Amino acid sequence: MSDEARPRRTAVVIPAAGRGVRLGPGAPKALRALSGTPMLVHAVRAMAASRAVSLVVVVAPPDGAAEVKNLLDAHALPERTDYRVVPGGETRQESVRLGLEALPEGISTVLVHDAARPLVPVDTVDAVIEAVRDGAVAVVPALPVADTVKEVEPAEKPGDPEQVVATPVRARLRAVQTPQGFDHDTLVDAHATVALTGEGATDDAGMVEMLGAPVVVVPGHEEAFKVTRPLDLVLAEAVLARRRANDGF
Ligand SMILES: Nc1ccn([C@@H]2O[C@H](COP(=O)(O)OP(=O)(O)OP(=O)(O)O)[C@@H](O)[C@H]2O)c(=O)n1
Ligand SMILES: C[C@](O)(CO)[C@H](O)COP(=O)(O)O
Repeated sequence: MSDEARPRRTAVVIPAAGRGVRLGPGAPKALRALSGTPMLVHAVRAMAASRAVSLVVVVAPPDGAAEVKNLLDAHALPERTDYRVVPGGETRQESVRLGLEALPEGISTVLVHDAARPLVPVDTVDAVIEAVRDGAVAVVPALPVADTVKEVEPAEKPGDPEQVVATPVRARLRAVQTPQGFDHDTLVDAHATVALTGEGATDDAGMVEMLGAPVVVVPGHEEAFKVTRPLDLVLAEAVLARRRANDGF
């Protein structure tokens, strides 16, 4: 079969192994409920809403893979989407790498999506996939930054004030979200290279940047925000209430 005739299979890795320390005490963040449904189930449904996605790999808390598998089995997910669950690691980067290792042969496009961004609309997911299929090796959805951002010199000792060292030009800054989309081999290569150097990045595109490969930006969405602190739960419930109200008309 020629490369052009080969089916272009798209899989999603969902890192969901974090504790959610910034959210405060309770169950691991991905398992906390939003409108009665675990955040992770919202995130899996958001990915499976794209008709291009054929496989979702969920990376569960290291000792929670069986619980997460039972949870997903108990919730309705589109039949066309296969899913598997693997145990995660100590860091997000390690969890994503373990998810990549669980992918079968034949995947050409991989998305990486935080379980902590449960409400991303399907149009954003599809825009990322389309940009990869159009030839980009790495794609991030992003929004302009609303606040002025300062770079600071960390305090020398606790209690000392931080000093501002620079004010980057805001018009050039973007806050990046997930899902981030990649050519499969490029992302696997980036993770392997970064693991060898011992360096890290706070997102997957950052690792591709370390390879020197180009990263393309597509418009993000305000509903793709990350549930990080307690107030984000209030916002997530409000977004879901607005969606229910809109569905009612
Ligand atoms: N060891 C880890 C740490 C994080 N994540 C996942 O990476 C995503 C983004 O991370 P973040 O929002 O920082 O989640 P937590 O690490 O859980 O949050 P915190 O830093 O507040 O503990 C989340 O879906 C989280 O579950 C992961 O799979 N494995
Ligand atoms: C990947 C990410 O969501 C992009 O904004 C972000 O970098 C994750 O950071 P976190 O501190 O692990 O939540």
